[in-house]
Amino acid sequence: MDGASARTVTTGRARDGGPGMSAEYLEVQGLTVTFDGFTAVAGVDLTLVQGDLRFLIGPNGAGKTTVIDAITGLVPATGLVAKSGVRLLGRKPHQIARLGVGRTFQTASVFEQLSVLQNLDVAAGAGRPALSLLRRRRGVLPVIEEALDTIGLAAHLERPAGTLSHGQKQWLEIGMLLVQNCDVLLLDEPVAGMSHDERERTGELLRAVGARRTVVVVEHDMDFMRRFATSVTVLAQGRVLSEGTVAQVQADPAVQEVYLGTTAGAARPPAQRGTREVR
Ligand SMILES: Nc1ncnc2c1ncn2[C@@H]1O[C@H](COP(=O)(O)OP(=O)(O)OP(=O)(O)O)[C@@H](O)[C@H]1O
Repeated sequence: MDGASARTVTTGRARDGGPGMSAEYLEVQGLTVTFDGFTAVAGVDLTLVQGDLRFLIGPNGAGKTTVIDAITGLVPATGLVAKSGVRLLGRKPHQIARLGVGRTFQTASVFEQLSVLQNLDVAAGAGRPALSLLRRRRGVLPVIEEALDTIGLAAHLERPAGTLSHGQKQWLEIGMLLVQNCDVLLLDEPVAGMSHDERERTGELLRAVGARRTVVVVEHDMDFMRRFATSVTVLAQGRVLSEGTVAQVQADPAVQEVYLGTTAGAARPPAQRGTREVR
């Protein structure tokens, strides 16, 4: 698939294995999540193709994290989620991970006492029997070497993960998804709390990782979104409010209204947590 078509936001229904459709894609149709009668995600549709660096934005409580939780099997959901035609809903989180759909959390969840290399080794062995994990591998697996280069931590492989900077921990987590052969990566606020330099490096990393995979980034940082998104989905109150390129969603009055409360003639509401401008 060329870069231009990879950047296209496909909102129609993909047919499994249909002509022109990438082998690696995630199709979400009518995704709905209810907590004790409260509908947090209400019929969300998403089509994600290989090479897409899709940002999922929206005010606090819009349902962004819950969409990721539902796709990765952490919360029960209805609707359809399929990766390359394989249905995911109803499967356990580890089964979904083995199908190549991985995620990170807002707080990095690396093993702090283990070295960078050990963290990657454990992740690479996620499908191996427990006993074989106890045996020390001879040498560094090629897949780990490649991941170390990609995430820029090759010089730190013996360092305990707990001593890494916040940004480096996030990169290690992304590396752990790479060595698990995830080709759909769902990242929850990966640059929160990072320095400007770390954000830039993370954006470049996501570009490199996303070139041959599908990456979804839940993010509040609008500068970061503008700089690196190839496409954007805006959620509000559990629904897709807008979708398109950065320019398209920025120009969408519905998006402006959600972020700014700018209905014609209406006073701007008091600042709310997470209602940041999309400009
Ligand atoms: N386990 C849960 N039980 C009950 N309600 C929940 C649960 N998880 C999320 N919610 C509610 O679902 C809604 C969507 O939450 P979610 O965390 O997905 O939003 P979000 O868009 O990711 O917000 P933020 O940007 O603040 O992280 C919120 O109203 C939240 O309070």
